[in-house]
Amino acid sequence: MTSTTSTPRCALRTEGLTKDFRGFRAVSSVDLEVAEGTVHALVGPNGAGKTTLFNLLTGFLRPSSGRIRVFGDDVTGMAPERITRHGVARSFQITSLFENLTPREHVEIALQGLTNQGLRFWRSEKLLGRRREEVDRLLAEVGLTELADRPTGLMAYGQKRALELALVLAVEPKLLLLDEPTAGMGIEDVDRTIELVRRIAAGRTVVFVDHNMHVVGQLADRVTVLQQGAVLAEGPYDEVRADARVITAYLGEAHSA
Ligand SMILES: Nc1ncnc2c1ncn2[C@@H]1O[C@H](COP(=O)(O)OP(=O)(O)OP(=O)(O)O)[C@@H](O)[C@H]1O
Repeated sequence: MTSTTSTPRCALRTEGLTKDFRGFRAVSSVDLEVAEGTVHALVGPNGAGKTTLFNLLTGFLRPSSGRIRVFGDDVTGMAPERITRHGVARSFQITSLFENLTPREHVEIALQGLTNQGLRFWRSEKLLGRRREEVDRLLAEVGLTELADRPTGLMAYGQKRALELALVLAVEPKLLLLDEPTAGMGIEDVDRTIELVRRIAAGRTVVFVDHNMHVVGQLADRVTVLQQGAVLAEGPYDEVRADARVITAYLGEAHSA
């Protein structure tokens, strides 16, 4: 058998991406390249522009200038639902679950929202069976099979965050954007989440923001460091964390804290 090496496709590319808020430049001419199938971390001191960049990538904000391409398609200026159709899904920092509903019900609602089957769906036993399998598969993927039928309000924080990942996976994303997947977690949940993200990253491309450098080191193939809206450094974790400019940026933050 002959093996061929081909350059991986670019899942995400930004060119000169810029966002101004009434004269304040929150994201400044960012060129980002994320190869398909990789895990890419966005880090930087508070206020560096990470959330604004996520909002631009997912259509929650319109760029002031620059372009965004997803798997080669130009999605600049598209609304969030249109960007979703290009295979992009996003998780949020804040949990937004219904305490009285079970994980199964959450996933069912997420899946139903994706189709226009409405009531017709309930009349078809075959579709219903297929839907049940899909719900079970998503809950198993995030390790919530055992808790599928208990009220979400009774679950631990880390389990709620895992359920949110299942809801993100329901849209069958090719590019996942995770906003601080380990925020507010204790060490055990952080380690479980690292494993979970690693699992769900298989066959997908993941871009995530996290302040926890242990998480970044464990998960990221490449890291982009932002400072004052601009890219300060980019590369593999070990290179980036040894970069004198990055150390200075973080020391500066520690000083002002
Ligand atoms: N809607 C807005 N209007 C004006 N300024 C904004 C707006 N949103 C963000 N900013 C400013 O843009 C800068 C970048 O903010 P952003 O939230 O993107 O940073 P961040 O890197 O995500 O920070 P953190 O790590 O604290 O979440 C900050 O100075 C912030 O005050």
